[in-house]
Amino acid sequence: MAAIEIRSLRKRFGDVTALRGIDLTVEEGEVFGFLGPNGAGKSTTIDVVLDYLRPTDGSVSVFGHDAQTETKRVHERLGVLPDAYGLTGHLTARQHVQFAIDSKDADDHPLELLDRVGIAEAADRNVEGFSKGMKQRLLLACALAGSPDLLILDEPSTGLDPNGARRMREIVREEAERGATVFFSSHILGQVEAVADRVGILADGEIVAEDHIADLRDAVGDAGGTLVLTLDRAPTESELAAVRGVDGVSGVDVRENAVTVACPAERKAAVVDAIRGEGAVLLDIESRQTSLEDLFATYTDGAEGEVER
Ligand SMILES: Nc1ncnc2c1ncn2[C@@H]1O[C@H](COP(=O)(O)OP(=O)(O)OP(=O)(O)O)[C@@H](O)[C@H]1O
Repeated sequence: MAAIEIRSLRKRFGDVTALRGIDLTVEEGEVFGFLGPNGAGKSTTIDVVLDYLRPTDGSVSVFGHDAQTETKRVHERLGVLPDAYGLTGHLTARQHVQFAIDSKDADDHPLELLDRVGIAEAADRNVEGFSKGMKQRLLLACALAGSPDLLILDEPSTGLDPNGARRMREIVREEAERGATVFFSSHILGQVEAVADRVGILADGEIVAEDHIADLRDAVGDAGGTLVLTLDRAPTESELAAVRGVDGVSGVDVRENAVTVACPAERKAAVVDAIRGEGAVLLDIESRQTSLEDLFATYTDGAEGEVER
């Protein structure tokens, strides 16, 4: 059974159409990265899944339960890190986590959850003095209470320092390993690439891509990326001719001692052999893949800002 099934989901806010009939399936047990530029409709989608917002049209189910009519059953299985803080300044971190534990009828220890997110030493401080990153860590600890079957994390890396962001990724993987499904939105592409099994890309209220990252790479016609070879001197014509002659090479660019070659991944070794065969001495070999950032730009076509109409 799918963890989340979204069908023909539309959402209008007055004359603004935030979602234009999206379909999306998140399978049980996967880590799904939900990507899109500002204003694409990520938070709106999440808010409909959580029944914080009602759709204009379409349906959402979570583990087979309708998100609008079986909200309680859905929420019993969820851990949520919202995009806006729902913290109360005069309560301590421990009290917040205890509240989350109680609301799930769970028996976790607050300190253990706070330790997991790296703020155990601040357990008894009021959250009004917390930094942005500490609040984000606390919200994650609350989301983890009761070992939910589905974690929904809206922009989880907001405000986190590099260590916090790494911890967040580790926790996502740990949760997936115990069998949880993780659905998280982000525009920090490196975060998504490092941790997601599949991604969905939303632009202007429409899903423009939904796939494994490797398959998205293939789909934009770049199965291999590029190879940058650094020689001990500028390449000779015969060396360049040998590289151009390798099957699959689609482009060769020379900048002083560096030769950049566009070719499929499985032809990279042949390119290295070819240039060495002509007597070149290689000081460095760098293999680059299309990054998720490149893919994102391809699919969203630089889309930015508010949805019109
Ligand atoms: N309550 C609302 N009233 C009117 N328009 C809204 C409302 N909530 C969202 N929108 C509009 O819907 C569109 C999608 O917004 P949403 O917050 O879902 O995008 P997002 O992908 O989460 O963006 P971001 O990455 O900036 O958080 C935007 O055009 C936004 O202005």
